[in-house]
Amino acid sequence: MNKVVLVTGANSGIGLALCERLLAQDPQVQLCLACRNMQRAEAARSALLLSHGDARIALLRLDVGSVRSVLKVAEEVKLRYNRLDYLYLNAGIMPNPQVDFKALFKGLFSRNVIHMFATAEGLLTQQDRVNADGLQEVFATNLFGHFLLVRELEPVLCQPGHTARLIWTSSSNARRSAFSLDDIQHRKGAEPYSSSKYASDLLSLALNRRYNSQGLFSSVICPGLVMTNLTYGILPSFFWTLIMPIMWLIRVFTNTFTLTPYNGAEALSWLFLQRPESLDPWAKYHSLTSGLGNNYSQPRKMDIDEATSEALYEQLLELESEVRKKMREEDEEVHPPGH
Ligand SMILES: NC(=O)C1=CN([C@@H]2O[C@H](COP(=O)(O)OP(=O)(O)OC[C@H]3O[C@@H](n4cnc5c(N)ncnc54)[C@H](OP(=O)(O)O)[C@@H]3O)[C@@H](O)[C@H]2O)C=CC1
Ligand SMILES: CC(C)=CCC[C@@H](C)[C@H]1CC[C@H]2C3=C(CC[C@]12C)[C@@]1(C)CCC(=O)[C@@H](C)[C@@H]1CC3
Repeated sequence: MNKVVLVTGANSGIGLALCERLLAQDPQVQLCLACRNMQRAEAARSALLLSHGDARIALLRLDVGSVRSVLKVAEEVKLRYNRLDYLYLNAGIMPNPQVDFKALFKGLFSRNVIHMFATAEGLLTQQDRVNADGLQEVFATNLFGHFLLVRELEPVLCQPGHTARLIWTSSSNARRSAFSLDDIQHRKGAEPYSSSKYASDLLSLALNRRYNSQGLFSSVICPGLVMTNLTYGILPSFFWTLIMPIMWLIRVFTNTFTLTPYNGAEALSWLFLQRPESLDPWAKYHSLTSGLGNNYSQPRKMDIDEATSEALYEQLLELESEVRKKMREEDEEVHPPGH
């Protein structure tokens, strides 16, 4: 049976590299690229068809940061497919990043230098904003939209006698200290990216608890440091050109500098081949690249706990019913009942 795979944020970077790798592993796979920018999505499909002429690749317009778009796309998926085997929750943003250069230079001469380069801990802040749904944009895009998508796609993911997979692109920048149950959207802090990625680690655990008995399994990966639109957006392009040789040099000393999207997609494509029952719900699967350029995946225990994960899940369910109510009210304003 051909596997049906939906990838969010598939038009560039790690998502696009994943699609290439999936087609190379299994040319029969049915890919569905769920993207916000359709021009880039078309370009991605053409690029994939160049190397895999017979591939089955569908496109869907999805702005995962918009509640309406998620609900609409989920309806479309349920119409098109009666079963979904893999849902890669990969789309992500880090808006207006600022590098703390003082911390960077201090870190360069400390014993923590490798850890700093692997996680960017203490190096990056971002400026978030409230989106049209009244949600924090980073939270809405990196976490909540994906949560809603999973909830909406439950009928095609959870089917008797069938296993399905959720695979989250998290990050080693996910940090407990950036996340708070009192502020899951990170309205007050300056590290929304780190908070949203930590929340995805917690959410994956909670999803496993709720859905494993229905044949749905969730895993989390970290792609390492990959040069993509997201990373290039952190500093001006001339800076990257200048430090690229240093980046390749650092790679000799740390296996987390995967650098290319192909390498970064290692854990995502490795998970595609694993039996879900063999995976550890407490582990984050890291894409790693050795100094000689060999790729491998490695599980590392996440700094998460069940109580926080369950409490987050409950809050997400509450928020879900609030946004659904708001959507219904908005719809009724446009089309009042009885008219
Ligand atoms: N690069 C790195 O070093 C690391 C990346 N990651 C994670 O990897 C994932 C992929 O990022 P990466 O490939 O690096 O960066 P890219 O910017 O290349 O890819 C991000 C993808 O997400 C899409 N996207 C962003 N916002 C939305 C939205 N609202 N709706 C739908 N799609 C959206 C983008 O589409 P569009 O073209 O419309 O912008 C793009 O396809 C992210 O979750 C990121 O956090 C994690 C750790 C390290
Ligand atoms: C090499 C020199 C001298 C400077 C580059 C410094 C930073 C710009 C760079 C160091 C660690 C990087 C990093 C990320 C972005 C760029 C850095 C801050 C990420 C935050 C990108 C997104 C992620 O999710 C993380 C896993 C990355 C961690 C490391």
